[in-house]
Amino acid sequence: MAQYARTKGSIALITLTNPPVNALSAAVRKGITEAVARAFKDTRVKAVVLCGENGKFCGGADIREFAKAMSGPPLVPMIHAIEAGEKPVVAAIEEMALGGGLELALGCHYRVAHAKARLGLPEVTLGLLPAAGGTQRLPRLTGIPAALDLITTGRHISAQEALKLGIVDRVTEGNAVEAAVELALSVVGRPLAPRRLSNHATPLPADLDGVFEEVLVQVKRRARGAMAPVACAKAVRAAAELPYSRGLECERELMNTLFTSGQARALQYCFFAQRAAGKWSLPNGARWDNSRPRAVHTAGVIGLGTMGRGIAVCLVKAGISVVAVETEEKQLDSGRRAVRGMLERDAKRRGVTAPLHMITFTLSMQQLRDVDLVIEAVFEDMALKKSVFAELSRVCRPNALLCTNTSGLDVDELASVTDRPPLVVGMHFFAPAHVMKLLEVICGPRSSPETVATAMTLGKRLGKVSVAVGNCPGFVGNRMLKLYLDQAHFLLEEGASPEQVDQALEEFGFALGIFKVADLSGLDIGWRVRKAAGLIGPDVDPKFPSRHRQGRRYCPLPDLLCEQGRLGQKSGRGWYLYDSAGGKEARPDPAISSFLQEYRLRYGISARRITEQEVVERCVFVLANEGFRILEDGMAAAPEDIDMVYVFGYGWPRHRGGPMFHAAQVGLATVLQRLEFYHRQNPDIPHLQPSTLLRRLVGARSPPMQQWKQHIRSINSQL
Ligand SMILES: CC/C=C\CC(=O)SCCNC(=O)CCNC(=O)[C@H](O)C(C)(C)COP(=O)(O)OP(=O)(O)OC[C@H]1O[C@@H](n2cnc3c(N)ncnc32)[C@H](O)[C@@H]1OP(=O)(O)O
Repeated sequence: MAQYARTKGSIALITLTNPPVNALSAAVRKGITEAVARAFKDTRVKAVVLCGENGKFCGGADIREFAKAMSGPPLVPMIHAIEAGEKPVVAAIEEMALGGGLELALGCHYRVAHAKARLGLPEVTLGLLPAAGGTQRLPRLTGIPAALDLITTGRHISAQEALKLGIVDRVTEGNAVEAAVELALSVVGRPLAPRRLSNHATPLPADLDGVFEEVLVQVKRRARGAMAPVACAKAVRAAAELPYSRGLECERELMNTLFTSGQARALQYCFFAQRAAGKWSLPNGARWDNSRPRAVHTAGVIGLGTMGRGIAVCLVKAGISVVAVETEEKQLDSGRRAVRGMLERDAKRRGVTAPLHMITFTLSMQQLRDVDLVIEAVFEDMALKKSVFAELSRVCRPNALLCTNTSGLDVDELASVTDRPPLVVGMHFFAPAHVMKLLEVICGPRSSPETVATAMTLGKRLGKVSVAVGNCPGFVGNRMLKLYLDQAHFLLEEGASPEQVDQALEEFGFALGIFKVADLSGLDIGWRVRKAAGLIGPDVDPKFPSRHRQGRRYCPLPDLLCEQGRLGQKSGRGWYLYDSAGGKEARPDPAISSFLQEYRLRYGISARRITEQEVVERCVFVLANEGFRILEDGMAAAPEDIDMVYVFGYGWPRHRGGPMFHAAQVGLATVLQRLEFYHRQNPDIPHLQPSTLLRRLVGARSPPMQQWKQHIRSINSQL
């Protein structure tokens, strides 16, 4: 809807009304169309101001309507009518002008923004392009390079940046609607033709081809296989080469292809899944909207290794005072230097002063006595963590929350050594913790609603996507990762090379192949975990380690690599070769190729040709299969939560939605059939055996994801 009012005698004020973000639903488009026609007809009206209710201009097209048949007036002619009108129209941009909202503003003759407003064309993040003239008007206003940047990345910009780029005419610290009304009064009678962006010629850079080539390289690197950024670049190219009306046709054709694509569906699914993940609930009835989080002003971080450093930086950047604790002077010193360096670099990038005063470094746990919450990030060892938690019980005030950054240990076992099990919760960050967006919040069976609410809210404050998960070994992400890695290792035994597996996964869209990721994380991490799990021990023959352990197939290849000192990037050699220890550029290593050949020879394995399809299916379907088991076990509340863990924590390609969404898109019956096929070939890999839930869903004719929960017969759900 849109409200119509007349102000200052001659200004029509049209207010978009569709909470929470005044999205351009069919009703809003109808309201604007009618209100603008009324204003143009009313002889008392000399100019028009467009604004949004509740201090928000417009969040763009109504994404919920994309899945339905189109109804109501389309955006393009509506915006054209505004631009072609004979009365000046001014957009008053408060809080946001995004997507169709910014396109609407670009169709207005003038734009005023509040200093805190954010502007952008984020359609690309939904698998689309700005198809209400945005790809044609913006380049005419800002020139090609800036338009390409905004449209292909979808990034939001500040009002100040918008002013510099010429996207807005004025920025005000005061009331933007009042400023827009003043501007409207002042421009009455001025010629409108120069203000119509569709009339402008597009300013062209000297090296047009070079600019586009560079952008295409960038977009392909950022999101391999994603269609929308490439289509965005093509549409902007049309603005450079074609008259406006033909450019608009090109924009429409490109949009038609994107609109019905699986990638657009996946990206829009991610948009809603990300928001749904924040709406957690527990079996005891506690929910995101009935549980109050505690205020967190001060926090302790124990352990200044890679994880602790990143966590401390996140907390300080969110305005939380931190007490960072280490056990020895040397570690404390190097931790202090690293944390300060990260804060200083970040502050320099943002042109502000580094908030170094907000963090203190100490060797004494006693300094934690007054903090609101502690995040333990010590070595992944249960006995060590238990001793830390027992000590925290003694030192911290009785109502302080105790959180662990364990990546897979039993949170309840840790809670049991404290005097406050309801105040204990897992907060599993991902490395590097100040960069990665995912936070798994592990709800122990005794974690109180207030504790879960505090951890979830704190995650959001740190800029993370917080996903509530149950307390089982590896939680959601690492429980699935283990099986994915196992498949990759088995493929090496059977004849693949690390680079072949990685290439297939990267072609699928993963940011990095699994072996590159393993090298980056350090191969010794998994080695230690396997030792702790009793998979490696004195009974294993060092010369001829068994390929069968704990009742199932086991691949000793990564252990053998670790024994050779090949620990990944940090040692300059892992599955790949690096220039030096800590080097980043992964090169295939002929030594690995010979090592694999010798290994196969020793075990009598005849290498076979492995297709890209097999690599992707085995790695990706095993992830989904374990996801179904996680749902059955009640360790994740919904398939959307599992998908968000993979998208934000494990480099899963967002344009494929997540492993569960992907399985649904491929077809559950196909996934079942392919898993059965691979399991027949590998009966000693139990995780290739299709899960009960997958079978049940296929038996129920593959219902939509929203109905999967109805087919789960979990008696012990933790979520
Ligand atoms: C011809 C095609 C022309 C145009 C195409 C487009 O315009 S596509 C849409 C482009 N716009 C966007 O991509 C903006 C999407 N929204 C956001 O980025 C954020 O929601 C926003 C606006 C920055 C606000 O962020 P905030 O953190 O304050 O709130 P939150 O994200 O939790 O959203 C609140 C609720 O609003 C719903 N919502 C947001 N935007 C839209 C939208 N465009 N359409 C429909 N619904 C939207 C969001 O889902 C939340 O709903 P809830 O039920 O509360 O979870």
